[in-house]
Amino acid sequence: MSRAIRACAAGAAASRRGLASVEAMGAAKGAPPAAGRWAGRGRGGPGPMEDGARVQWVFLGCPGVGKGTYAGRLSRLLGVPHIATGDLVRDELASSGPLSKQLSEIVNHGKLVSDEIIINLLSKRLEEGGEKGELGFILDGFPRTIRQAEILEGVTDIDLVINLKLREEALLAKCIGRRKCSQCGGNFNVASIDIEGENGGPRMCMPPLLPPPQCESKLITRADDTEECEPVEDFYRARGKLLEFNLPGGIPESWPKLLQALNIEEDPDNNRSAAA
Ligand SMILES: Nc1ncnc2c1ncn2[C@@H]1O[C@H](COP(=O)(O)OP(=O)(O)O)[C@@H](O)[C@H]1O
Repeated sequence: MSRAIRACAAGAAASRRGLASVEAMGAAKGAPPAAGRWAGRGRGGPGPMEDGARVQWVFLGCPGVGKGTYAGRLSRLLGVPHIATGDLVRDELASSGPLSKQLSEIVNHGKLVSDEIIINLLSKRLEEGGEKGELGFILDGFPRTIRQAEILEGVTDIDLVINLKLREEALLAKCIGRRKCSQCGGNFNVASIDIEGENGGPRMCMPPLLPPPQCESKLITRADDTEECEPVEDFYRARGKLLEFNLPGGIPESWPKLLQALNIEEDPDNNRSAAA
C-alpha cells in the first residue's frame, strides 16, 4: 500500500471504507504493462475481457477538449464503463445525500473536492459496477492531482493514459464556448470553430455541440478552470504510459484517427471493436 493510501487511510472512517473498496479495483495489479493489452480481443466479442485483456484507461486533457465525448465513445465501443468523477459529484449533489451541501459549496466555487470525498465516490461507483459484473474502466476527470494519481497507482495498474490535445486557438474558443444546463447538468459547447490549417494542413472545423431544446433557455457559463494539468501528465509520462493525441478537428476527423492511434478497429458488423 502506497504512502499516499496510508496517509489517506489515516483519515475519517468513511474515507477508510472508501479506500478499501478502491483497493478492490486493484485485483489485477502487477499484471504486465499495457501496450496492446486489448489487442487480443476476439472480433466482435460480447465483452471486453474474454481473453483476460483489460482496459483500465485514464483520459486527460484541458477543459473543453472533449474528454467526455471521446471517453464515452470508447467506453461504448469497448464495452467498459466510462466513469467521470464530475458526474459522480453531480449525482451526489442531486441526491441531497449527506455530502451534498458540502459539495455544492466547493463545486460552486469552482474548487476541487477533497481527495477523500472523490475517492469515496469513485469507490462506491466501482463497487456498484463490480456487483453488476463490470470489468475495466475509462476514467475521466480522475486523477486530477498527483496525490490522486499516487493513490490510484497504489491500488491498480493503469494501462494507458490518453492525453487529448487541441491547437491553442481552438482550445481557447472551446473553453469560452462551454455551457452547462443549470437544470440537468449536461455539458454543451456553443463554439463553432473554422480555422486555417497549420503549416498548409487542412482547415480545422469543429461544429458546436448544442443542447436539446429543453435545455436551451437554461444554459449557464461554467466556472473558470484554473487547474494545472501538467503535473498529472508528467506523472504518467515518467512512467511511459502517456499517449499524446493531437485532435485534428471535430469528431468526424478525430475519431478514426484516435482509434488508429489506439490500434482499435471498429467492427462494422456489430459495432464492437477488434484489434487492428
Ligand atoms: N478528481 C477530482 N478531484 C476533485 N474534485 C473533482 C474531481 N473530479 C470532479 N471533481 C469536482 O467535480 C466538479 C465537476 O467536475 P468536472 O465535470 O470533471 O469538471 P468541469 O465541470 O470543470 O469540467 C469539479 O469542479 C470538482 O469540484
